[in-house]
Amino acid sequence: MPVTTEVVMAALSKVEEPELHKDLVTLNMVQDLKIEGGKVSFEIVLTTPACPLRTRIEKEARQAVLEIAGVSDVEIRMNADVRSDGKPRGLMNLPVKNAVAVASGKGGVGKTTVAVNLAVALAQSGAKVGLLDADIYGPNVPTMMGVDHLPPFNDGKLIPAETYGVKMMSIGFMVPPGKPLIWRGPMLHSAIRQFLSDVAWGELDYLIIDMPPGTGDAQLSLAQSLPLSGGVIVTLPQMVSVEDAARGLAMFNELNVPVLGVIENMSYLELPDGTRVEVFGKGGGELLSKKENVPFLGTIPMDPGVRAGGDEGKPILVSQPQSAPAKALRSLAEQLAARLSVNAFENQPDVSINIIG
Ligand SMILES: Nc1ncnc2c1ncn2[C@@H]1O[C@H](COP(=O)(O)OP(=O)(O)OP(=O)(O)O)[C@@H](O)[C@H]1O
Repeated sequence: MPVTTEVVMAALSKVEEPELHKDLVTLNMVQDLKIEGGKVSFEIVLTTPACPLRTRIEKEARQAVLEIAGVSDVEIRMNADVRSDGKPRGLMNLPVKNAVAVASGKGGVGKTTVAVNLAVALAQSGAKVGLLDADIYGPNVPTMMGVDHLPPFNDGKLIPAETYGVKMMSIGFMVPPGKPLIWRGPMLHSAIRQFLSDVAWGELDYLIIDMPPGTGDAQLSLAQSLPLSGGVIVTLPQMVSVEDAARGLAMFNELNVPVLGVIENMSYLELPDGTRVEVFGKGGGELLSKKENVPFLGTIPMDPGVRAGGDEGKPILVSQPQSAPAKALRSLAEQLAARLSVNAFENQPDVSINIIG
C-alpha cells in the first residue's frame, strides 16, 4: 500500500506537544509534507526556537511516521514561529509578539544580570530579541552588554544598539555618566513612552524589560504604556529577599500583569572540590512560589564568571556558554519561552500559528 498524506497526518495527530497538550496536526505544526515512495519529509514549526522539548517532539514524530508500513526514511526539519500573546502594544502598536518584565523587590539581587542573559539566550536560540533597560535609577545594561553608544538616528527614530544578536536601548545612553538620575512622575512617564514609541525596534519575538528595583511609579508607567505578556521576579534564597520579592509579585497582580514565575539567583557557590556553600541561605525562591501559587522557574548558581561577564560586557552565555550558570540561564530562558507559548495559546486557542504583519 502506498504511503499517503492522510496516513502520515493521522500518525502525527497522535504525537502530542507536551506543553500545549494538543497534537502536532491540530496545532498546525506540521508543514511542507512531501512523500516520495517510502521517503517522508516535513517541517515541524515549533512555537518558539527556545523550545525545551524540541528533541523529544522530533523523536516522537519520527518514531510515529517510521511505524507506518512502507515508510523507509523520515526527514524532519525543525523550525519555529513564535506565537504572539495577541495584545496590542501601546500607542504605536509595536510589532512585538511578547513583552516580559524582569523585576525584583529590591536592588542587588541580579535582576539586570538575569534580564541580560535571558535576552542573550533567547537570541542564541534563533529568536528576534530586544532588551529595554527601564532601570532608570541604575541603567547597567549597556555595561553588561559591552556597548557605550547608540548608532546614529535614522528617520527621526532612535536606533537600538545591537550586540550578541540582541537589540538594546537604555536610559544610560541619554545621560552623562556619573550624573545622578532624579526623576519626577511626568518626566519618567514620558521617558518610558519615548523608549517605546521613538525607537525603531522592528519586529521582535521577545522584548525583555529590565525594570527598576522596587515597586513604584516607573513600573506603573511601563505597565500602562505597554501591555505586558507577563513578569518574572528575581530573588535571592534568603528570607528577607523573599519578602521583598513578594511585594514585587503583589505589584504585578495590582497592575494585572500575569506572573510567569520566580527565578532564584545566587542559590549556591560551588567550590572546586564540588562542595556547595549556600551563601544566601536556601529554598527561598521555591517557598515564595508555593506560598504565592506561581511557577518556580529555577535557580542560578553564584559564580565569579557571571560577575566578570557583567563587568566585561560579555554575558556568561557568550564568555563561558558551557559553564553551570550559563546552562541554568539557558534552561530558564527555555522555561520562560515555553510558558509564553502556553499563555499565548490559552489566550487565543483558535489561532494556531500567529504571524505578525
Ligand atoms: N549568579 C551570580 N553569580 C555571581 N555574581 C552575580 C550573579 N548574579 C549577579 N551577580 C553580580 O551581582 C551584582 C548585582 O547584580 P545586578 O546588577 O544584576 O543586580 P540588580 O538586581 O539588577 O541590581 P540593581 O537593581 O541595583 O541594578 C553584579 O555585580 C553582578 O555581576
